[in-house]
Amino acid sequence: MTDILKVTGLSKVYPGKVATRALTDIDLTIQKGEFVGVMGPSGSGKTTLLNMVSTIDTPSSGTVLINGSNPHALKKKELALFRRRELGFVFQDFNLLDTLTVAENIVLPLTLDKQNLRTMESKLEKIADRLGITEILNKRVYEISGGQRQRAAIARAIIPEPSLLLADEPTGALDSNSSRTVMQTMEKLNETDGVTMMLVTHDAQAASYCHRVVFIKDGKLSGEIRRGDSRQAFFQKVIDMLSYLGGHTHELSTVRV
Ligand SMILES: Nc1ncnc2c1ncn2[C@@H]1O[C@H](COP(=O)(O)OP(=O)(O)OP(=O)(O)O)[C@@H](O)[C@H]1O
Repeated sequence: MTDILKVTGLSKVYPGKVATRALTDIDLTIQKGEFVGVMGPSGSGKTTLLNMVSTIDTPSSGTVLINGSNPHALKKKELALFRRRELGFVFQDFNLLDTLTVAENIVLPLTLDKQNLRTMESKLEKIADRLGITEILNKRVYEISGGQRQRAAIARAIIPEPSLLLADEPTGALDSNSSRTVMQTMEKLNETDGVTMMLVTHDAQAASYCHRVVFIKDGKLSGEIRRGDSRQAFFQKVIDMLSYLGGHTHELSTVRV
């Protein structure tokens, strides 16, 4: 088994008048082909962990290895290239360029990498088919729905074939039907193409598509649950774990499977 992500003894203290200890001694390994969710109450340290893994911010101690390399040891220029090659990002608010077409948005990372037109077109065709967005490739972003935008954003994130796809609340801005479509798409990408994924979410329904979910509370790992055959049963386990850990009820997704 190849470790795509290996986080060891990771801690983060935000300095300030009163220093905030946001993460304490986190160990987390994600293997190739895994789909892992990260959940926890508000302020528990999820975003901090994601920021350390995505190299947006640096750890106070501990290490992050992505595909065997420590991105935090790289120089600025190497780091930019490393992020482009190894990591894909999906955000709550899509981060697409409104004035471009869906196709133009998706191939943007390849354009930056100066790939030739034929390669770009064949990759685009394959990925659009996977994500069910072939029909809307020539539309502009403002002409399509939220769910379609998020699928376009996922396509853009995975077209360079990153080692790890990092998704930060990808269903946060979507209604329940679009959320379901987006999560089914992610599940299919994981199963069919073996895309390795880490999903940070408050949404128990979204988390129920993962193979396993790790929980953070007060900056520490406080448990992990694995999905069996039934997603419905896993959804319930996720809800139970969240209520056990505490937090505000509005953070729990009470709806639908
Ligand atoms: N830049 C920062 N400077 C100082 N403290 C911070 C900073 N970012 C986060 N924190 C603190 O670190 C802790 C963890 O925050 P973090 O944003 O990682 O939590 P979270 O689990 O992502 O929360 P949410 O679910 O609300 O997004 C909190 O106490 C927060 O106030």
